[in-house]
Amino acid sequence: MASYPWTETSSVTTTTTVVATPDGDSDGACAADNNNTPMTKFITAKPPSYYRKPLRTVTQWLKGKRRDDDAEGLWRIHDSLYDLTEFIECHPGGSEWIRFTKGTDITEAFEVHHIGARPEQLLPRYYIRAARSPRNVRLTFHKDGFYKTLKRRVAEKLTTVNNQPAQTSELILDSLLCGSFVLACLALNWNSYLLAALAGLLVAWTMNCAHNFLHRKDNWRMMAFNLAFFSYREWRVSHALSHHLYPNSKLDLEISFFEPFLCWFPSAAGKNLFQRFGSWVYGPLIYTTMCLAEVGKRLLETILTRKNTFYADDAIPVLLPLAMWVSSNSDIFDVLKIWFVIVQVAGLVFGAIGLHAAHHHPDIVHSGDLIPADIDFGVYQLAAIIDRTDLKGSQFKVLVGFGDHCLHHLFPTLDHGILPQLYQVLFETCEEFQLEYREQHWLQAIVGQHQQLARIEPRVYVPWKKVK
Ligand code: HEM
Repeated sequence: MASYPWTETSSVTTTTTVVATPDGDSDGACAADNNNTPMTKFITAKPPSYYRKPLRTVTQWLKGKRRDDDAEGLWRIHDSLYDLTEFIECHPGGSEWIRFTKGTDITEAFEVHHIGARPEQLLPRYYIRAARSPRNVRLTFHKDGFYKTLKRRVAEKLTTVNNQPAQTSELILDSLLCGSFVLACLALNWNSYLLAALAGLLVAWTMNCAHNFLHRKDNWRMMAFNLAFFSYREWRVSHALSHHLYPNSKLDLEISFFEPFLCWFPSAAGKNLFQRFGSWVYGPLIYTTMCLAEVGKRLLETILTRKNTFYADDAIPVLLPLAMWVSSNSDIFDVLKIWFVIVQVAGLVFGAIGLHAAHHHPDIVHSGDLIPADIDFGVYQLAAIIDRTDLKGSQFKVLVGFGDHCLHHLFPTLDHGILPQLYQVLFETCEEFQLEYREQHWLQAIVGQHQQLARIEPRVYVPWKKVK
């Protein structure tokens, strides 16, 4: 069995450890468990700077990360600093990934977005010097740790996998995209709110499916994500770099965007009774406003900062009403009315699917819960995710429902169609490291998400399997 710092630990006295936690300390480090494993409440040494801002945007997040990571205006990977300025335009994954992250620690981003050896071989060309301070993020990538071991095995497995399902993913996205336009036009021509709602459903599925493509090198299909006012460019930061790399932590914009309306962190100070239980009722209203809130927030940011956050591809949402208008004799008011319904339903479906996909349940780690201080990146992902059993086995369901979530977090650049072929490697590696891979049904996910909204008691997460 591979050596792993915690595999020999069989249990942790949960309540005692939590009570012993010094609340309000800057880094959340606290008493060790009864086996002297140092535990922590947070995956970062410093509380994220951006968190103090009322308007939490991707610009603020990157600004805060620049300040907290202390990468001296360069790019940090592990304990080294690199100057990637000349590499920005040559990066095979697209220039924006590198441009956006200047001045930050890109260790997690670098590790998860590359499975082969080539990127690591290129690094020495851009090396400047060793970093002066320790990393702010505590997640580790030990050579023989869980994530690096799994990644080596996945790289090997990828040489023999069947790539045909990746083409099926493209076909599914293309069909959903066409279907959205056809249904939207029919809804207008027949003045049918039912068809408009169905078009909204297809728009949400199209966006979910387009998410499969935004994690990769630049490609046109990722732009389908912009169909209802979302932005693939913003999501590459808020989702790919923030949520994916630091799920359920204070660095996860997909949590902080929703505060103070929906609060998943287990903290009595962070939410009152109304937020804990009222959110069960008003939560769906929040999802419904998601699309328009997204564009509203960016407009507000542009006005307040006087810095434009819009690009040409932000005009993509207009294509849908334009097609509806061109295909009918309706006046513009009727077009806008049906379009509004489509966008609202798309927001509702997108939110309902996304927020129940895999991350919110009392058994899932959220910032404030106790985790081992020296936690491997992959182990942390297992802690922050419970996969959905009901989405397994259907490529369509996986694509529209954010299925196979754990493997997707571990290897986001791989097509969702390929992921099922990697389960054997994942299970074997989990077994070897005595780690628990968890699954639940949709009903447990829905109930669990609401329980998590109400939860205020921190818990202790033990990543290894219980030893009987
Ligand atoms: C913020 C950090 C980075 C991110 C988010 C990132 C993201 C990506 C993405 C999304 C791809 C395309 C993967 C695909 O479609 O399969 C890619 C490919 C690639 N990246 Fe990066 N990248 C980062 C930094 C770097 C750095 C620092 C290097 C090397 C100096 C590098 C070298 C490469 C190479 C060589 C490829 C081609 C595919 C491969 O050989 O693995 N990247 N990257």
